[in-house]
Amino acid sequence: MKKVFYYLKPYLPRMTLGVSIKFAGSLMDLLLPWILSYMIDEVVPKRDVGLIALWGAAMVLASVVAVVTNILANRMASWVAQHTTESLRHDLFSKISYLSCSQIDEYSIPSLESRLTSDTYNIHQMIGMMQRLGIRAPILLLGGILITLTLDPVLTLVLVCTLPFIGFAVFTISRKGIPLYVDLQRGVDSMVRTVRENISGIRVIKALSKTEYEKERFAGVNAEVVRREKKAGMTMALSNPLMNLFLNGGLTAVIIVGAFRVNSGLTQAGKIIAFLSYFTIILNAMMSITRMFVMYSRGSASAARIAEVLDTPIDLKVSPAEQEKTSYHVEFDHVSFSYRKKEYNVQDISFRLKRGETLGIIGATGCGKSTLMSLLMRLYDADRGVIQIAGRKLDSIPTEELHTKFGVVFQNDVLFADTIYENIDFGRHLPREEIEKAARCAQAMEFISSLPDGFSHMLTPKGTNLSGGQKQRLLVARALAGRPEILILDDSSSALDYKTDSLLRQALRQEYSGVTTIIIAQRISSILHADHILVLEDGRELGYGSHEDLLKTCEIYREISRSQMGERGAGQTGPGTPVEAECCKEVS
Ligand SMILES: Nc1ncnc2c1ncn2[C@@H]1O[C@H](COP(=O)(O)OP(=O)(O)OP(=O)(O)O)[C@@H](O)[C@H]1O
Repeated sequence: MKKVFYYLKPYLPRMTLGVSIKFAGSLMDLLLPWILSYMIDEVVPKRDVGLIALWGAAMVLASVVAVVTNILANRMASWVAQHTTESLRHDLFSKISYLSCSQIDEYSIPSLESRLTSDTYNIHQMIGMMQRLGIRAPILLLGGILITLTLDPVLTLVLVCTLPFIGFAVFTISRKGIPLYVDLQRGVDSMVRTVRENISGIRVIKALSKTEYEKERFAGVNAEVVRREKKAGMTMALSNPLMNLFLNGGLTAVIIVGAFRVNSGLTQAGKIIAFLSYFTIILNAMMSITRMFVMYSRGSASAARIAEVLDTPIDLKVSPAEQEKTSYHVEFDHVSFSYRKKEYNVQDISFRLKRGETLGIIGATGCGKSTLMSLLMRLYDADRGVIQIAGRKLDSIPTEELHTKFGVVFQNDVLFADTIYENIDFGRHLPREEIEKAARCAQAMEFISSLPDGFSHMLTPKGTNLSGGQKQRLLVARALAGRPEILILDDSSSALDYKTDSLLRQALRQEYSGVTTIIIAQRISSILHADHILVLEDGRELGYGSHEDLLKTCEIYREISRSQMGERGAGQTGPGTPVEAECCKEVS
């Protein structure tokens, strides 16, 4: 909660003003039954029309003031709640964007999402409610009891006797109900996750005729949410009827005892009527206080979840170090890394690339190719070994500087619902010539020019109105447009035909010759001409060298080569199949 108070601080003056207005409004609400009782018992018997009109006007005035101040205070409360939550959400979002990948893995993306959405929403509700009821409810409760005491202490005793029953009922129900609501929230999270998976995977679900299976899966989580909702609802549904029972019981007791007291001349009818109003006010105040407790416990649980993220220390620290003199641009020196700090996912990897050289990485699925690139971009810190860029250890390069060095196309990278131009520019305000050059080199120009609105063509979210190959070309263009020092293409030519793939590599060599390039590929033809090729298996280096070297020294590489390019591919540099022969001609 400390964190929430910190974010409330700038709005304290407005909050204080709002709460003071609320205070005045609540006093007016308390005053009304008292004026009514005074009128009935003291003013009406005098039969003075002028006096009756005067007190009537006072009642109208008090009602108007109560309504206006309440509206005003509620609006101020919601303004404060909105702005506090806005800055909290803003800071939480920027903190999440600075978390390292291992910290994100630890929290999990759905959990971070719900902290950013439902948890901040709970804080919003809590701050709003605390301002609306935090002062009003106690004033109505205590003020109501005090006024009734001055009106008739015996009747107040009847009223006060019912309060512990009400308090006990509300407390017990809430104590049972709150955990059920927390449980319900978890169920909703899981339902949202299923819906998200479903919507984003709608094409594959349709293509594989999995619609019925997914419908059943959704029905399962949906039914679970309904079950939890029912359980929570059934428990909380006891609350209002029980309240009414106690309220009506209390009112009956007040009327019976009051009738006896009026008959014996110990009290007056107006006071009984006022009592009935105060009784309802006090009871409502009790219920509001309970609701506040429920909201407070939800809000404080959410505040703790948000504070946990906000207080997470930055784990990828920058420690300045001397730059080593070296002729290499990218160096991996005996690098090992494990995601879960158990078994290594990559082990003892070493290679060196000069500026402008190309490294191809090949290996089976899950052998650690992308992991090596994550380490190079310092998305994770290596557990052992050293990675250097131009003689500087990665942890000595400030993150903002480090990330400007890379142009990268990840697997399943995304395009946004914006124009083609903006998708390539990516908010970097690059010169138009750079964007066009990158699009040309990425072999995207042909299809862009065939569109009626060219670069201004709007993409749908995730670029679903483009083909797989067109998307990959735009992603490569985006990676190139920033003129990176190091270009990483992680399986980014899988949707390109052989010819386009070879034209892309040719253009890269001609137009971006100084860029050190790392190509992760499943196709030998994509890395055939790389200066170095790293063959990986289970996170370990199986071979390293040029295509020709590896054909001689690495059995696995020879096998992959033979299976993809035929006998000729395994025995010589030239391609095996006619298509590959064609593409190799172009790139040679
Ligand atoms: N965030 C992560 N948390 C835990 N384990 C991970 C994570 N990312 C990858 N792994 C594991 O690390 C290993 C290497 O994964 P990596 O993505 O580097 O493989 P890859 O060679 O790029 O595979 P592919 O060719 O399928 O893309 C795999 O066993 C994978 O399950």
